[in-house]
Amino acid sequence: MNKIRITKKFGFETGHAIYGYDGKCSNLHGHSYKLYVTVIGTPIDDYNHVKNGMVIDFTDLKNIVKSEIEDVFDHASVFNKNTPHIELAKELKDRGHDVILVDYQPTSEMMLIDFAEKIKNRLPENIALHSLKLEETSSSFAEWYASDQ
Ligand SMILES: Nc1nc2c(c(=O)[nH]1)N=C([C@H](O)[C@H](O)COP(=O)(O)OP(=O)(O)OP(=O)(O)O)CN2
Repeated sequence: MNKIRITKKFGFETGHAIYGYDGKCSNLHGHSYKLYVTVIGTPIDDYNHVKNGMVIDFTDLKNIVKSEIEDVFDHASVFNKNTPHIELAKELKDRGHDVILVDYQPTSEMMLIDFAEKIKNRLPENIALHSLKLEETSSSFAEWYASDQ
């Protein structure tokens, strides 16, 4: 069994504010997030299969991550609904802005935990989520590894 890792890179522009944080990131601001999604599996070995030689079609992986994360988070702002930021979020939403309410602090770490669950739920049975990397700025990133959990 030859296990192979497949990675696809995604990007989305998202606003967030870290409520209660003791620095500039408590302000509403945005990032050009880069998300690297790595799955692992065995390439299909069947000449009659249209996906022969693939662990997962890059296009299928793209469609999963786009619909679960990229399309949802792109040009939206994320707020922790358990903080007074819920008022700000409500105001923005009422004025037609795209707002995502989450029940965690929207740090890179917590967003990755959320993304890992969303992606795992959509992967075919024979393919596992291996790791995620989320770049918040050109010098800051967080990683999630299945082997660490
Ligand atoms: N562990 C974490 N620390 C911080 C997070 C985070 O998600 N996890 N987030 C922030 C802010 O959102 C901030 O935008 C990013 O911080 P930082 O890398 O310090 O950003 P800078 O642009 O100031 O970094 P440079 O060193 O100038 O590139 C804060 N901390």
